[in-house]
Amino acid sequence: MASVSTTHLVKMKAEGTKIVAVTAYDFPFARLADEAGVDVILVGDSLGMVVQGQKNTLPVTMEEMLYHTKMVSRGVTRSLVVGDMPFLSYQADVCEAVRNAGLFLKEAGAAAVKLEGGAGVSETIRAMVDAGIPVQAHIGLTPQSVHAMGGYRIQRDENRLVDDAHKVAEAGAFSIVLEGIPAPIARRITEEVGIPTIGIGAGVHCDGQILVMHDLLGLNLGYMPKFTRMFADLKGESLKGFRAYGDAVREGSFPGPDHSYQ
Ligand SMILES: Nc1nc(=O)c2c([nH]1)NC[C@@H]1CN(c3ccc(C(=O)N[C@@H](CCC(=O)O)C(=O)O)cc3)CN21
Ligand SMILES: CC(C)C(=O)C(=O)O
Ligand SMILES: [Mg+2]
Repeated sequence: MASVSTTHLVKMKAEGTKIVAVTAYDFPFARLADEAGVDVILVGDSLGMVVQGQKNTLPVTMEEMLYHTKMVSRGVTRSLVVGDMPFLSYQADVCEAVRNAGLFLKEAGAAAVKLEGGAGVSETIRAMVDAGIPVQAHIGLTPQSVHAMGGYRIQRDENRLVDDAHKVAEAGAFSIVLEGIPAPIARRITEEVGIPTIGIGAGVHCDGQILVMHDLLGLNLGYMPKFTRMFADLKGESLKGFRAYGDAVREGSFPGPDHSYQ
């Protein structure tokens, strides 16, 4: 299978082929997602919550994002790798934003970056695109604005959401993540904009879907948003494995002769 490009995703929208996206944060899981035929692997700043155990995504740094993106890139042969720009790496000024975005491509092997925001970041998106950096936008429930939103709230201002979608598309984004918005609004945006929409908590009419890996594999030990679904139980499997290993050590059945040197 040929590797996935940003233009390939636009073609998938035109053909009505659903785009499958997932987050991953390290080499083994990136390799498995790639092997399973996932189209887009996002190295999400959600790693702050599901990998680092922090209470939100705000503390995640550029250095950490580049480290995880490098690990993911090494595991991928086909999927499009997108680096998620962390809080404060693109908000303060456009020049710094372009420089930080470029590092994902220059140092970490990503093919594109994602950033949160609509009309307010359209100038930043334009500058990145002008620099040759493909940008995925992210509107609706934007977790880096958790304090401004007063929590992780579903976003329902249709006029604002539709305007944000058009503004980021006009600025040159190759795709938009729609997070935590009513399905009818996501459907309208998907029909109105020329670029593919990737939904999470945005209904079935988006051009594709994304989920946080730890949620879909059953590795999320904290709060599960209503919009996620567990497709496997790696928490249960992991507990089984750790307990079986512990039992074997305690009863002396591991290591056996096959795992020992005479
Ligand atoms: N494990 C995980 N999964 C995610 O999808 C995810 C993260 N972490 N971390 C970053 C953000 C935060 N996300 C969240 C977290 C909580 C809700 C939540 O509590 N939503 C309420 C909706 C409340 C309303 O109706 O406004 C819900 O009931 O689902 C939503 C998205 C999505 N992202
Ligand atoms: C859930 C996706 C869209 C994300 O931004 C992340 O994982 O950080
Ligand atoms: Mg994110």
